[in-house]
Amino acid sequence: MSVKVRSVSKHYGKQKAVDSISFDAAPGRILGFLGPNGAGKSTTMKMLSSYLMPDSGSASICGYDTQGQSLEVKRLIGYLPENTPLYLDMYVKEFLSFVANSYQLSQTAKKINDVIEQVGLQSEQHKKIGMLSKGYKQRVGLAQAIIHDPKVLILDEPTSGLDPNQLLDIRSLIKSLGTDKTVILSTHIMQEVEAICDDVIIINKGKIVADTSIESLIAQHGPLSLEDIFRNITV
Ligand SMILES: Nc1ncnc2c1ncn2[C@@H]1O[C@H](COP(=O)(O)OP(=O)(O)OP(=O)(O)O)[C@@H](O)[C@H]1O
Repeated sequence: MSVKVRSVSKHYGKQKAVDSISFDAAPGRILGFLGPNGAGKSTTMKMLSSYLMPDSGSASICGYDTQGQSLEVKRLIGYLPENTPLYLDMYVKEFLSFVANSYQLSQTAKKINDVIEQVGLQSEQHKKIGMLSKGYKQRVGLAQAIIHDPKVLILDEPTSGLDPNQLLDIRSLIKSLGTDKTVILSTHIMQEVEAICDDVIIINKGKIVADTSIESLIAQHGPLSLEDIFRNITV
């Protein structure tokens, strides 16, 4: 298992955001992280990425502890936050070069060109990030998440804001990345879960209420659609 989470909890003041959750994620599988608004998905993803420390419990990425070994963790993961903090005044290539240098990558020019092609940014590559549409900004966010070829990808609503064509492109990119990496993605789109995820975790009010493969979730709930299963589990 490349991602191990054990009894992790997080409060913001009196607000309990994540309540003693435990789960694993394995390489070569795409894990869909679902839950209603405010369920604790982004908070969990921030903790997995070492951007936020749990109040209690532990999480590790490829054996490295997210609290004690955050530098190693940040090298091993690619993280696309919900609202990607991009430098709007930078040009696309300038920003990707900045990210590549922060990882001390070699052959940066080739890696930047490769990642621009992978996420479909060729037509926008000479623009300033601030001038890009929402969908293309999202692609820049994805590019910075994968440029260092991380073993684990944590994607917080990676397809939000994409038009239907872009959505299909990015889903197939995520699917192909998921063949050898561990991918954890959050989404509110059930079609997306059925299209690309192998496993699913449903979180509600900070607690895990389902942790299984897509096939067994559907098999357990008979003829219900994923939307109906989600509604039944999270009311
Ligand atoms: N920085 C913060 N300060 C205070 N409370 C916060 C903060 N961030 C999140 N919360 C609260 O923690 C809970 C979980 O939030 P979180 O963003 O993790 O949910 P989510 O499942 O990602 O929701 P969404 O689907 O709307 O993105 C919510 O009640 C939210 O209001």
